[in-house]
Order: sequence, then C-alpha cells, then structure tokens
Amino acid sequence: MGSLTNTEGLRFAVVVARFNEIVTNLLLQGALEAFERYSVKAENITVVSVPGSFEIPVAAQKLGKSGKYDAILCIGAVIRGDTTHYDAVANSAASGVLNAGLSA
Ligand SMILES: Nc1c(NC[C@H](O)[C@H](O)[C@H](O)CO)[nH]c(=O)[nH]c1=O
Ligand SMILES: CC(=O)[C@@H](O)COP(=O)(O)O
Repeated sequence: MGSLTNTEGLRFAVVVARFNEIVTNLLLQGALEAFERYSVKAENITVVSVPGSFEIPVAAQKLGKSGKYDAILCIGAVIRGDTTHYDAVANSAASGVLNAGLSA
C-alpha cells in the first residue's frame, strides 16, 4: 500500500525555471523545506534548472525516462504581459509536463 508520508528510499527530481526566479526560487525553497519535513534525504533530491517554463517539459521528460526518480516536481512562474507570449508559454509548459508524465 502506498503512503504519502513514508518517503524512505524515495528519490525526487525538481525542475525549476530561472525565468521569474524571484518567484520560482521561493517556490523551490518551499519544496525543499517540505521534503525536509518529510525526512527526504538531500542526496535523494536532484534539482535541475532550466531557462524558463517553456523548457521544463524537456528536462522533466528526460528525467522521467531515466527511471531514476519516484516523482518529478516542476516549478515555473508564467506571468501575463502585453503580448500573447503568456498563452504560448503557459500552454506549452502545461501540455508538455502532462505529456512528460504520461510518457515516463
Ligand atoms: N515569459 C515567461 C517565460 N518566457 C521564457 C520561456 O519560458 C523560454 O525560456 C524562452 O522562450 C526561451 O526558450 N518563461 C517563464 O517561465 N515565465 C514567463 O512569464
Ligand atoms: C509569458 C511572457 O512571455 C511574458 O511574461 C512576457 O511579457 P510580454 O508578453 O509583455 O512580452
């Protein structure tokens, strides 16, 4: 039976976008603190930095296909500006992460 609290031996990867890092760094910090609260050892956490959310799926898929991780956390912050960039980046990141999860 699976458990949400027994993390013994579980390995995690975190993909974090550097774009809007004023936000994503805080989200990463919160994730690492949560891992610590659940006794996840630092050596069982791999953090991969990518330029922006558009690149998150590329890293997430590669990490997922490696078979080395029990879960992969994706962190990005897409902020609407004056152009349609928001829709392109957000939609691509969301569908890309979904596909990465489905193909892992
Ligand atoms: N505008 C945001 C971006 N844009 C950058 C892209 O994610 C990508 O890195 C670039 O187009 C090079 O391929 N990224 C975010 O994460 N958040 C944004 O608000
Ligand atoms: C998602 C983005 O690319 C956005 O934050 C950048 O702002 P703009 O749409 O004004 O280029």
